[in-house]
Amino acid sequence: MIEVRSLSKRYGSTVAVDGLSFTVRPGLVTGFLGPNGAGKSTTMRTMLGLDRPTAGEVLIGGAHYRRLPEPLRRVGALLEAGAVHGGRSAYHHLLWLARSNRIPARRVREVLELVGLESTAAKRTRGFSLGMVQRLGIAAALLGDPPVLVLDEPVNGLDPEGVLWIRNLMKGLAAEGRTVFVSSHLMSEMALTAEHLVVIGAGRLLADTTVREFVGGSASLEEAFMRVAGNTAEYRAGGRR
Ligand SMILES: Nc1ncnc2c1ncn2[C@@H]1O[C@H](COP(=O)(O)OP(=O)(O)OP(=O)(O)O)[C@@H](O)[C@H]1O
Repeated sequence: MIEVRSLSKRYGSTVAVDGLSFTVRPGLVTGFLGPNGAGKSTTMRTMLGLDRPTAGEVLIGGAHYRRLPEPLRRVGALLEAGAVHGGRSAYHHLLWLARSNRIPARRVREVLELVGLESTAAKRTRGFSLGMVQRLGIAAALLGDPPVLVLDEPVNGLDPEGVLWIRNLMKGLAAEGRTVFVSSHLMSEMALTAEHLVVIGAGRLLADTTVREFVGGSASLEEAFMRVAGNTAEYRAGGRR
């Protein structure tokens, strides 16, 4: 479970996140939806202790990320594709992460197989395609077999096969009872992947509901989003920022 409580984050005069509160529950994929610049990445970075909130807090399984012992066993994250030491092999990158969290080396082989990188495990990651880098990022997120997953735009740059793979993987992880929180600015993608939606615009909560309810009488998720965003003065103000 992830609890976001009255979270705000400012960068100078920019209000990236503005009094956001919501809870992400286990057992289903929760989509985090909003246009570019809505504050999704900032919220996710704050969840993982990479950004300090201006106000409010985020709790993961009841604790602040920074206080979690062996955090890879508590929460797996995919934030920035490409944040890998290019000179290392996929295997050594994961082994290095595993050692830092007392995760046994055999788990490295398991996650490499899980993401379909077993045959390229010995190659340096410098030559990896974006799809392979994303798969490696997912492998790192799954390394500690964590009950909570935070994935920022995991389908970005993937080919259709990769998109389908991630979609099914996320659904499978949620079906195992994990908390899966995944951001996207692609509404069509969220409609296919998520059961629940947290929708933000200009750092503020626009909706926290099931996909079914959110779409409601609208023809599509896009239309539903425009309906909610268009009715929200804060969103319009944010759009001009
Ligand atoms: N380190 C930073 N310094 C200054 N401003 C920032 C910083 N990080 C984010 N912002 C600003 O905060 C706002 C929210 O950005 P954020 O990246 O969280 O949005 P997002 O919803 O993830 O967008 P995208 O889909 O483009 O990644 C934007 O106006 C952005 O320019």
